[in-house]
Amino acid sequence: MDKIRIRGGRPLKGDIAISGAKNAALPLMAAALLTPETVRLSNLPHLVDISMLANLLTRLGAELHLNGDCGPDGHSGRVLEIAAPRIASTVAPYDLVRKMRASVLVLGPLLAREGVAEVSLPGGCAIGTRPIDLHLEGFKRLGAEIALDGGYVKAKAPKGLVGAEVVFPKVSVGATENVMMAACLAKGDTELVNAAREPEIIDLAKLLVSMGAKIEGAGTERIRIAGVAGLTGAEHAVVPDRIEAGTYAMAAAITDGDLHLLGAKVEHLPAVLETLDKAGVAVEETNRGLRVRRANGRLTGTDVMTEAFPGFPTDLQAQFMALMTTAEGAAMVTETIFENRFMHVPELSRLGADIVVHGASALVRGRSELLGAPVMATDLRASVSLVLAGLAAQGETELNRIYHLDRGYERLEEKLAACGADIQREQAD
Ligand SMILES: CC(=O)N[C@H]1[C@@H](OP(=O)(O)OP(=O)(O)OC[C@H]2O[C@@H](n3ccc(=O)[nH]c3=O)[C@H](O)[C@@H]2O)O[C@H](CO)[C@@H](O)[C@@H]1O
Ligand SMILES: C=C(OP(=O)(O)O)C(=O)O
Repeated sequence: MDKIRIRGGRPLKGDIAISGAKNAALPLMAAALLTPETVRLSNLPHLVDISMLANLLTRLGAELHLNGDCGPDGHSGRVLEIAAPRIASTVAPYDLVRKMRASVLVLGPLLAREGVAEVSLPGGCAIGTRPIDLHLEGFKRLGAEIALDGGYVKAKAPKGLVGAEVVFPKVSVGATENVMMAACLAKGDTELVNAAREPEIIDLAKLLVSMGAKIEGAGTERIRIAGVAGLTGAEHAVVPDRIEAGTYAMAAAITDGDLHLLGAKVEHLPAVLETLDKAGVAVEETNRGLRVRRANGRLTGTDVMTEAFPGFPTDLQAQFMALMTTAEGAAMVTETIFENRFMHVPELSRLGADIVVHGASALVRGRSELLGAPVMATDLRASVSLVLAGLAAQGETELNRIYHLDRGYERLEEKLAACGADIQREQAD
């Protein structure tokens, strides 16, 4: 298996172009199943998760054409055209769904367009059990009949979906996206209450509106959708990845460097920028993105609690914890979204971090002298938190199981090395 080797202790300086967001691109791709016409997505990141969803869409009968690759400015110029003039299969099989939870996002579009869908239950994963009950309850409110059989969700709406009020008992990004997509082709009006407000929801609503959907309120906790009879093709550029931007902001801070994050947006990172400010990290908005460096040379231990947007994202919790291991003073990091998202703690400890976990909170006693060591991680953000710690650590860090990184970070080593990191990927024989 491939490895990444990092020799830490070098401040990162320079520009990093932020790629299109994985978590926006995946639902945008699924939305292409709602129309027989072509959907053209630009600024698509080059990631394993994107290829996996592309495989699933192909299996369902879509034709995909990928054009372009990295442009001269280091920006991804990838454009994906997806055309599904007809749906060849309404079954999303276990072998494709289990590798990537976002595959469940084909359920809403298939159900809305074909009146029937079978999608394997994705199962648990390293960060938690991650049920899909909120998605299913939402479809039921729109009139779908749902059965669980042989590990599959079997959903049908032979007479079509009918608009309704859907009140989510808990905020869910995926359930909001799935039900919003389905409601676009339902008869009549739908209102989603307690909807997720993440920038990726707004991005999906923008594409759907360019396809002819009638949606108001995306980005607020109430989304109103007036169903239409059909949707058309459209073109859309994937929104920049706020989690990638937040990760590199922390890379600048942990290495005492100075990075300009091209394309990063202040409005996507409200709680993150507030927390970084308290921790002693200066973030300046420029006409090209965000410039990040320490405000006065040192970092201060700062508490954080993960929350749905606009709160501090769970997808940046591991990276912030890595940052706090090198700060002055203690930081309490509380995870409220996923029940098992501290797998990076024992690995950060192998690098010398002082962290104690009590239930959903981790107490980080900062100012640890991090020393390189072999480490590995079991999920995407945990893996990148070890890269950050490795960049700050003295000596060599060897990161194993790096396939997680390829799910969510486009050209990670290349982007970091261009800013002065000593980082290499070693291909397995
Ligand atoms: C592809 C994608 O966009 N992934 C993101 C998405 O995941 P995802 O959409 O899976 O996350 P959700 O927002 O749905 O999950 C939030 C919480 O709700 C729970 N829940 C969710 C659905 C459901 O039917 N029942 C239920 O109980 C989950 O277990 C979790 O505790 O949002 C998460 C929270 O910001 C991010 O960490 C993921 O990176
Ligand atoms: C948890 C994540 O992704 P997914 O929902 O695709 O597992 C993530 O992006 O950190």
